Amino acid sequence: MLDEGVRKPDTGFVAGCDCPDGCKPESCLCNVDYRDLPSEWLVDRGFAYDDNGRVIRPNNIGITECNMHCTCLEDCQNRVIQRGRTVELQIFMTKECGWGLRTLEPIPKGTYIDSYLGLVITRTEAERREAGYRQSGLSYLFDLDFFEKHNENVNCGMEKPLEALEIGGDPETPDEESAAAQQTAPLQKKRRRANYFGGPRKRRTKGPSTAKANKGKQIKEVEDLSEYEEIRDFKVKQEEVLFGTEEVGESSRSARSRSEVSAGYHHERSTSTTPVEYTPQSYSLDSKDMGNVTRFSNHSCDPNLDIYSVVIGSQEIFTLALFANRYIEAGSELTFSYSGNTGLERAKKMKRQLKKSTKSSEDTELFRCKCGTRKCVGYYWN
Ligand SMILES: C[S@@+](CC[C@H](N)C(=O)[O-])C[C@H]1O[C@@H](n2cnc3c(N)ncnc32)[C@H](O)[C@@H]1O
Repeated sequence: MLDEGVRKPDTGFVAGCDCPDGCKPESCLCNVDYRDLPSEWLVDRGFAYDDNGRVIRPNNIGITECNMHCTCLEDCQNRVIQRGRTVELQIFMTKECGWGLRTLEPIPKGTYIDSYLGLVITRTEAERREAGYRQSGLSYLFDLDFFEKHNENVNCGMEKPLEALEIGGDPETPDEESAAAQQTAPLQKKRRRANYFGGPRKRRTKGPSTAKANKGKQIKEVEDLSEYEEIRDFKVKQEEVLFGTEEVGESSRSARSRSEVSAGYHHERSTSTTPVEYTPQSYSLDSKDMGNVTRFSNHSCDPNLDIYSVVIGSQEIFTLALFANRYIEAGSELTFSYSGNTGLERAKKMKRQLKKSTKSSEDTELFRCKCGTRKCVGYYWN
């Protein structure tokens, strides 16, 4: 029996295309919302994925994949995340952030990694659970239905490979301001938000010689899989359960307010005939007890993954799909921004305000970040 506060599964509005000779982006109904976007938002009007199944669309625009209601076949260019994960991943212990997730193989830019799964609960239930999670210092809550204005989207630039968190090196203070702020900041729990669709993120640099030495260490750690096997088995068992559970794995679109501009769901703003009534209820994902490997993915101010909202069939439900936003070397930790696309900018702003006021970061939703990248702003915004 489902707990109080857990979102009940719904069938949602389902739609498919009827392309006679294979799907083409200019005519495929599944691409129609994207195709109808204002031209200034688009580079071109093609599918979200290239011929190799890599995402080429920015993550502030949602994706609708062809699905079981379409006439096209499974090899359609517009079907990627429904084919599942192809990258070999590993859960490992980081130096600063508890368990983390890393790749055992190099990942080309645009590759689908996996989807963020969890139990869909109401925001009220999330607040209730959060109080308990604060005690442990670990939170697996992920707020959905959180909106950003398009013009606030910030691309933080993620050209450089992220350094694996387990690599040593002297922490470098990003700047005076964040150092001072960090001293006063309590180690708290944060909640990710699905304003998704972009995002950035730590501090600590090391000289090239240290980096080289650590690279060897990192590769050795990747080769030494035995100590992680128990956890990897655990992960596999979890996924088996989750994929058979309707309430798990996807998030509700139905709660999105129509008065706000979603950062990820432009198709909702189109002339779509979707007969969906949106309610003001907001939802969160909790992956503490139900989830997959992505629940071990830590926050970074310079993340190598971006989250996209992907619809497959039901217009009521979207999946939070993680894609590589750059080439990722084998052994690298896989991270995303818990703060969404605008989090870095908002965290900076909040830091400035904190400096001027008597408020402490405890009064805000800022959490001390230990991501260790050169771009770390010291906090992440929740
Ligand atoms: C979804 S869990 C990620 C997996 C987690 N590290 C674990 O051991 O299970 C989120 C928690 O990881 C930790 N965490 C993730 N990213 C962090 C960061 N950049 N800085 C500090 N703590 C972080 C926080 O304790 C946070 O509540």
